Amino acid sequence: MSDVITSNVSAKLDGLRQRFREKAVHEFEVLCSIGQAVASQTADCEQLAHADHSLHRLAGSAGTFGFSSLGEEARRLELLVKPAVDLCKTGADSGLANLDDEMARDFGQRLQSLQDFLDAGGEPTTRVVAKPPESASNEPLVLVIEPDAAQADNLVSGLGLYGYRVQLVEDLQQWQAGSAPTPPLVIVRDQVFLAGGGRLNETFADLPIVCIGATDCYRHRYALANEGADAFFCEPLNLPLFANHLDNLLTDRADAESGRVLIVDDDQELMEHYSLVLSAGGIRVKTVIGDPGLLLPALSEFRPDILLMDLQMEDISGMALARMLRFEPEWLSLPIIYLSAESDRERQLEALARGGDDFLTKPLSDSFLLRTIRVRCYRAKQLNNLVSRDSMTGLLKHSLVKSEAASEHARCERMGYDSAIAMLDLDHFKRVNDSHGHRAGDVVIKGLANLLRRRLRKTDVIGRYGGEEFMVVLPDCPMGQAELLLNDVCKDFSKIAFEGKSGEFNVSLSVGLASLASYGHPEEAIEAADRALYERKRSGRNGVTVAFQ
Ligand SMILES: Nc1nc2c(ncn2[C@@H]2O[C@H](COP(=O)(O)OP(=O)(O)OP(=O)(O)O)[C@@H](O)[C@H]2O)c(=O)[nH]1
Repeated sequence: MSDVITSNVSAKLDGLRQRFREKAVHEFEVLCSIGQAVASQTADCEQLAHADHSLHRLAGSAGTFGFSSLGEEARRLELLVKPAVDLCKTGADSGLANLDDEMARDFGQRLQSLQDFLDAGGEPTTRVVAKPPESASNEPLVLVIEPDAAQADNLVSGLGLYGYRVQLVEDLQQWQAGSAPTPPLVIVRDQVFLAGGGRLNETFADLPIVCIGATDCYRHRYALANEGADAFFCEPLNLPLFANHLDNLLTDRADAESGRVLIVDDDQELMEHYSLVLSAGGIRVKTVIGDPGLLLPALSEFRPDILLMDLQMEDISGMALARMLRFEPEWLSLPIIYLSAESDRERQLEALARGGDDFLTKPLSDSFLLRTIRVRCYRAKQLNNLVSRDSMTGLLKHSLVKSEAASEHARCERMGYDSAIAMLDLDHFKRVNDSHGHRAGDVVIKGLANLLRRRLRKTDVIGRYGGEEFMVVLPDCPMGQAELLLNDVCKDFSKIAFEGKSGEFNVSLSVGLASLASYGHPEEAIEAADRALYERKRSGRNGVTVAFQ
């Protein structure tokens, strides 16, 4: 990964810093006149409240734009004026009664001097770590480091069946000589890994490294783990289990690097800054500014992993918004993180007691923001997966895949395109269990789930409908194209060799396919796909039958 974000994002961040500067200059003119009034003991409650609000915002935002000293001074002045503002709230004519002459003069002069901090220039901004561009393909590129040509051929063809593209090299030097993109996962012969003495870890920092080898004992496994390997598989490889493990490693990594965040703030520049930084780091971001009435529709449409919300936005309280969201059962478990310049632990705790889950105190560095949000999104996804995903396959559960089918049906009507819906069922699966054992049967089910994940697009929906039955929804996909694709899936699946009690075996797959747009109701399309599946089973299994209306 690179430590430099793209020049395009960098230029946009510089533009935001410039906008912050310009706004701050305007703000200082107002603060300067309030400073004069404070120094001469003539400031009223309205002016003090304005100064408090303004200083609070500067304290929270200046650091983000590279003016930490300005932010720190604003924070100190905010703490000085706060008691006076609180006194005003009790109805006192002027909160200045709380400041003695000398303090008032000092406070007034310091307000007038804020511009000096801006003129000092600020510190150079640090830039976040960018995420390498994602491959449009759903077939991950796996780097295999294998000096033995015959073993290498076996791996390439075996992994190819599961939809992995393999880049093969004999040793690390050969890879470094090439100019290929960095793969998301490395498979390496154990002896090559150990001989490299940690060089692989340095070269592929953060990437999962999976070792394969013929020796299996405690000392060997310990040595591999000690050098930083993430997994070890002993030969002969059980390919379905191996592919399943690779898939889990990749899904875990993808979960850790992606996420969806909805940001609610009233500071345009700050929000744009966060949004740019998070997007550059691979997080998908949506923002809501100005009208909090847009929050609920934005949540329903965007379905974020976490909500990042300012604690106080003009006259809108983030705490009240959080409580309001919790009225809806749908948003009860949505993690809400307050983003605030509030450093008082008591007030933070009060906010957490009112519907929030955590606090990020402004200002915060770009890399801290990105790292925290990544970890938070990852945790939120893991919890969400527990609820919505089938634990054996990681695919959507029955009710969720059905509701996705219904949403896609509605989209077909809105957008005027056709989408495919298919029911998939393993053939003679009872026999598989009876002959090879239930555990081998489970490996077959996971094998199909992995193959589907690899072969279908990221936008396709895959669910485990029942025991050995699956449902897939292929958005914006004409019937002919869907039939070709699913026929390929059937062919590849039937070639996979599984291992059971009675030796190697293959399993075939039957598919019933229907067009979502051709039916008035999603349930009718599901029934049609089901009938087509039944027809396929009757007429010989192992392939695809398209439903006729
Ligand atoms: N190993 C394993 N077996 C399962 C699981 N869920 C369902 N099954 C088995 O899948 C088998 C399905 O059998 P049937 O519905 O008779 O169908 P089939 O033998 O696949 O025959 P056809 O569908 O007609 O080709 C049953 O024996 C179930 O016990 C699971 O999670 N793991």
